[in-house]
Amino acid sequence: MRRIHVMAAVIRDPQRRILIARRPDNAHQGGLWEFPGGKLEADETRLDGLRRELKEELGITVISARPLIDLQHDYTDKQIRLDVWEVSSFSGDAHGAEGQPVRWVTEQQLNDFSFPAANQPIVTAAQLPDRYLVTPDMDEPELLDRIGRAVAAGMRLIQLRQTQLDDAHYRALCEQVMARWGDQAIFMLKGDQAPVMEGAGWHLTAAQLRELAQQPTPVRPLSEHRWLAASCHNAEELQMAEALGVDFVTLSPVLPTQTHPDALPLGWEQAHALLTRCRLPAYLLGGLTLAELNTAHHAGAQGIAAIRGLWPSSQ
Ligand SMILES: Nc1nc2c([nH]c(=O)n2[C@@H]2O[C@H](COP(=O)(O)OP(=O)(O)OP(=O)(O)O)[C@@H](O)[C@H]2O)c(=O)[nH]1
Ligand SMILES: [Mg+2]
Repeated sequence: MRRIHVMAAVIRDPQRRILIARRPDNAHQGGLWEFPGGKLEADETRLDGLRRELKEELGITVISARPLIDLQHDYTDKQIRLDVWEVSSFSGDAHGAEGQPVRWVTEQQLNDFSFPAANQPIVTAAQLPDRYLVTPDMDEPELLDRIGRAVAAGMRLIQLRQTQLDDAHYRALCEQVMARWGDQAIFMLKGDQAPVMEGAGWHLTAAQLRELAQQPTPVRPLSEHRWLAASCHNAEELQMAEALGVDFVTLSPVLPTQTHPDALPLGWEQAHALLTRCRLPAYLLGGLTLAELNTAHHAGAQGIAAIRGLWPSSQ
């Protein structure tokens, strides 16, 4: 089967809207919407290929770009590697330079368009931030104060971890947090009660993931309208998360971490190798701080997740 390497872009304007284009009716996956881009040529770097395609298709010059998500997809007639970069700055007036219709849409509106089958993880990646904050165990007043400050500082994805609370207290905390900040950030809850707490996402432990994925007929345990994530540590768990229809994963531990001092770290090389074979947006976790965000993007990750390394620096 033919294998092709495609460079594509999630291009944002200053309001964070995203540019999508409609593929010509007679093209492969014709009539569907796409993220602009095309085939990488021999002897071209990834960034050069992206720049050339966006110049040809939209008439723009890329000023800054970084890897967003890199995935493989097998269509019946060809195997493609979709190597998608986020373009946060460009010059020129973006238009359909090959006559194709183009639209600027919000992250939310991406759900209303039909894309090729390979694109679902790209849509998810475009809708998620590159930082995933995990709360440490601490007293409630201090925790609430910290969450308020993190949300005010722009944190948009937060996992309420709180291993020290019993079910009733955890539930009360989640309800309070959702009532105060549920419209400003995505909150990912843990535990068996998470599915019944409307409006929030559910972050599965690796043990929960295994149990659900090993059912005779695995089904996604949450509606499509709520975020579902899973903690993964190896290729098998990443594979299970994909099969179960999880939206995104954490992969850990990348570096030695205080939370799990006995776990053997994956290291950057192995984390990169695992992500190469994973289609889902993945946050690298374990001993990481914002200083490693760029390295994480180039290792194929959505970004980083952290308990200690992501709180606003004033704290
Ligand atoms: N650009 C782009 N291609 C996608 C997306 N999703 C997806 O499955 N593809 C597939 O990846 C391949 C991209 O090739 P393309 O047709 O854009 O290539 P190109 O711009 O170099 O065009 P050309 O071959 O007509 O010169 C197609 O098979 C297309 O169906 C997407 O979001 N953007
Ligand atoms: Mg193209």
